[in-house]
Amino acid sequence: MINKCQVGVITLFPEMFSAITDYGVSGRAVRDGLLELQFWNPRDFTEDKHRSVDDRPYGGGPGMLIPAAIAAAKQALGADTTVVYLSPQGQKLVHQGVQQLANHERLILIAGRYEGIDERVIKQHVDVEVSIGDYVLSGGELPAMVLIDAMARLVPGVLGHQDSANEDSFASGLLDCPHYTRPEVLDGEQVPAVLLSGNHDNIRRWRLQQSLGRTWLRRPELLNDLALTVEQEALLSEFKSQYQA
Ligand SMILES: CN1CCN(C(=O)c2nonc2N)CC1
Repeated sequence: MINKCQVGVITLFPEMFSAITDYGVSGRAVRDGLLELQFWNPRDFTEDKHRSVDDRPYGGGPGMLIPAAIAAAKQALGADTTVVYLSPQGQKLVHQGVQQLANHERLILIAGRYEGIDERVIKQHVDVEVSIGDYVLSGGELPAMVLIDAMARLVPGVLGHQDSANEDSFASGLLDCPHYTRPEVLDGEQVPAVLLSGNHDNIRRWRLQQSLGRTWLRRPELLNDLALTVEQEALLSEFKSQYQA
């Protein structure tokens, strides 16, 4: 388990990352020194007076700016730093993949724009290609922020106790249980009585059964990869017997 998340990002738009450095859990992780971001802008490696980055990528054009930025990032983070390229062609990002990447003390993320980066750069410099989903975005910055946010939450001390408890359902491969806040009755619907009982083991079992039931109903394929405990099997079986579509 790492004790901090150190990430170098290669991006034309470092300002976008204020969305995770200036707000919420990830912003607090930055302030607490548990998440450290550094940025390298390919535009800083251009040699023409127009600092062009979207010309045809041959003859030393933009296609070769990425390797220069990677080299600079590795000089700062270490030659052995893992290089991740965000792209729809990558392996689909799920919780286990976040955990694996979070176990690297240091990462360099390439947030591409336009048509992406030269295939030879991928072959020679990229260790792993990662996709956040089967759709095409305008750039790699949002996928990079998704990955950074998910990794940061796994660093000890980033989440408060309650949030980390909530993470358990995802860590076990299940969907999260329903959550309720005040008021006790909303539009005529009551908060489930067990949540008001103060019986912590009953509340734990109810939340686990709801996670199991929701996973069965909404994402049954996730259950195929899980070895359920005796308790989980019993709770899911009971949920199924009581379920009315
Ligand atoms: C060049 N650029 C194209 C758009 N892009 C993505 O759509 C994407 N990245 O990671 N998962 C995704 N989906 C990032 C890279």
